[in-house]
Amino acid sequence: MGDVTLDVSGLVSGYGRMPVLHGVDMTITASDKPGLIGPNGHGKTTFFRTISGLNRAWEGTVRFMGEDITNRPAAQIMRLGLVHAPQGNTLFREMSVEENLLLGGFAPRARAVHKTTLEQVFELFPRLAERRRQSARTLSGGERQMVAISCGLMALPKLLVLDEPTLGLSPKLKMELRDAIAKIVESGVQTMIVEQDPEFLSTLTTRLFFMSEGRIEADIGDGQSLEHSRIREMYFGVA
Ligand SMILES: Nc1ncnc2c1ncn2[C@@H]1O[C@H](COP(=O)(O)OP(=O)(O)OP(=O)(O)O)[C@@H](O)[C@H]1O
Repeated sequence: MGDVTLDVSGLVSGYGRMPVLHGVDMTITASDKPGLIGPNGHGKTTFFRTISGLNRAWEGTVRFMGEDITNRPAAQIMRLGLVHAPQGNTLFREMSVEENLLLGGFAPRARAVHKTTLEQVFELFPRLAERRRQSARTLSGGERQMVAISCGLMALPKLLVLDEPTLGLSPKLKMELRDAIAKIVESGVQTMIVEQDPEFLSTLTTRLFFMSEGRIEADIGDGQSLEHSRIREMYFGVA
């Protein structure tokens, strides 16, 4: 087991008085390529919002790179390198692609090298280079998603969280994004991908966490598969 990137223990959180996470435990080491799957509405987004400081943890601890970050301010957690990429529909619509990207790399550590990072992002997504002066409002859904992922990269993540990056995209665009995400993973940026489609995740991850009803129900390591009957039953409705 290598260095621990993320260590979450007994995490409880929710909205109002209603708990959504019922004690999430998750440990990720530097050599893992992690993914998270699970049915709609079972707490995946709430989990990432809570570890990123956007929702309050009611109980439990979150350690990132050895540091206790439980309930720290979101901006501080992002500066430490735990970066939750935004969704494509939350970009600044009237700003250009480049302006949105520069906002992603606003923190001092990232700002110091933002020109280089910007060029790397444009290499990864040549389409964005062509549209760098175009306003986000005029982009297609897939292009917006590319900008959103790139905003995360601009922050120089040590762990990049991509929450359903291909939601609503056509199969062709989904493949295109998968190839780009594969390049990000290969470049050594540890990336946690949340997706509904286990097949999409299979080529990008070596470790899959299965979330159900606010808990991690299964942790499937390299070489194991989704043949686990309980998961098949929960996810696909067949045993
Ligand atoms: N802002 C909110 N206020 C109240 N309840 C919320 C809020 N956001 C999410 N919830 C509820 O919390 C539960 C978990 O939602 P969450 O978005 O974390 O699930 P998810 O697994 O990410 O789902 P999906 O795959 O559909 O995005 C759901 O029942 C949802 O209705």
